[in-house]
Amino acid sequence: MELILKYFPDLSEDQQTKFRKLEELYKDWNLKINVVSRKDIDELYLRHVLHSLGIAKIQQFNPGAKILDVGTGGGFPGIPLAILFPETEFHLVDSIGKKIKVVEEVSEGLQLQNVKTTNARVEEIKGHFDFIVSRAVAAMPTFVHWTKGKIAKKSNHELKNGILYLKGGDLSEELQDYKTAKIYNLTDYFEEDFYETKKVVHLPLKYKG
Ligand SMILES: C[S@@+](CC[C@H](N)C(=O)[O-])C[C@H]1O[C@@H](n2cnc3c(N)ncnc32)[C@H](O)[C@@H]1O
Repeated sequence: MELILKYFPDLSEDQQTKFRKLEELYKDWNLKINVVSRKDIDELYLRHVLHSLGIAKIQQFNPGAKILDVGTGGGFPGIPLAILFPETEFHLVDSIGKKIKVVEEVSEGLQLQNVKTTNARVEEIKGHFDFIVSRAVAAMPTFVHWTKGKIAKKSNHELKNGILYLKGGDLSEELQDYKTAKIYNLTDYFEEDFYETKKVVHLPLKYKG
């Protein structure tokens, strides 16, 4: 938890309580369902919470903005971001029912009023979002195919509406068709090592109505 405060020192008491409670909730759930890999649970704050919050170093979400987390799994990056931005709406989606069940329980346990969950493939999700966030779900061409019709037209953020994707490795081939993509390195914002996933890709997407 100290790790989170090191990079986000302005957290309210309520936000700090919620971040602290995450550990207990995920540890409990992990005894029943393996939502976070066994070796990762000991490093929950580094590998999952702080890592998810890396997106917030690239873009702060406005009150009232709508964010879709595609393939949220156990709730990453959506849950940590929803704690950090309590006035922003987060819609967390995963195609595996038992994962969404965990996310629902964690969200209820933290009394997050700004989180909605859906057990579905993202292709079935209707609506428009300011940003689509994700980590470790699909290669960019597939991901763009799934999400490009789901971006809201109006943008009042610093970055243009689109995808914010936590990724790792050499992205040159994966991003070769996306000239407007910009890569941000988490090592520019954090001293800690995020293993293989050290980048956030911002890909602006045009509204397709
Ligand atoms: C490797 S896990 C990553 C989970 C989480 N984002 C994280 O980083 O901890 C990938 C997740 O994407 C989900 N997924 C894959 N394709 C999907 C789709 N088309 N729609 C919704 N979820 C999908 C899977 O069910 C799985 O939970």
